[in-house]
Amino acid sequence: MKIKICGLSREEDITMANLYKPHFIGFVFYPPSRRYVTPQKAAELKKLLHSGIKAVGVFVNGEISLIESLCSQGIIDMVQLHGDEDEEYMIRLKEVIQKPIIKAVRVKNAEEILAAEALPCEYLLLDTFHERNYGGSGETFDHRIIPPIKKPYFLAGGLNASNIGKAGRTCNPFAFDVSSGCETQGYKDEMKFMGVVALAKLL
Ligand SMILES: O=C(O)c1ccccc1NCC(=O)[C@H](O)[C@H](O)COP(=O)(O)O
Repeated sequence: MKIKICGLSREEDITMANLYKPHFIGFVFYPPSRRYVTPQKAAELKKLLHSGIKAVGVFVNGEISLIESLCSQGIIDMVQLHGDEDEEYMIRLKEVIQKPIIKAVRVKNAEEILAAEALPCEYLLLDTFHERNYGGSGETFDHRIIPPIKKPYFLAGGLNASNIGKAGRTCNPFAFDVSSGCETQGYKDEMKFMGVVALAKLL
């Protein structure tokens, strides 16, 4: 199974990624997040990242011009829309970038997932719905409500080395997405990072 580790913000985090090689890493370009990285910091980190690992830029209702600029400079390889972006926004974005788009759905019910499948994006990302924040909450949702869908999806929300096995068996995602589950006191933790990446690759 593929795995994305989200919320990398320090040189040490990139060293872990280069050692344990998740398939994707995420840079969060959402200033209120404690995992926020500036475009300049992301550019520095991307230069250190192994070329085989895809960097995903995570945005919440972000300026299309910023996303376009990060894509054209090669700072990000994929775009994750984690806010309230609608079809019209995504069509405008697709007119200016050629990179794959992941649309996050903060899951409330099966109908919303089915509706999101029709959006102009290559992947969905199913995450826990939370009233007070957009993502990275460390909380899980009930994977049994995910309906059969054709579009490949990342499964997110409170995943860690002790629950990805069961999660993978329940809903068979394209990839896992983990952030809080490989952190200790708010920072990426090498042992947890290594454990969750190694386990995902075995599944
Ligand atoms: O990580 C954040 O701080 C964040 C903030 C705002 C929007 C999205 C954010 N993260 C997106 C991700 O892809 C996370 O990995 C995903 O929400 C799962 O996080 P966690 O439950 O902590 O594993």
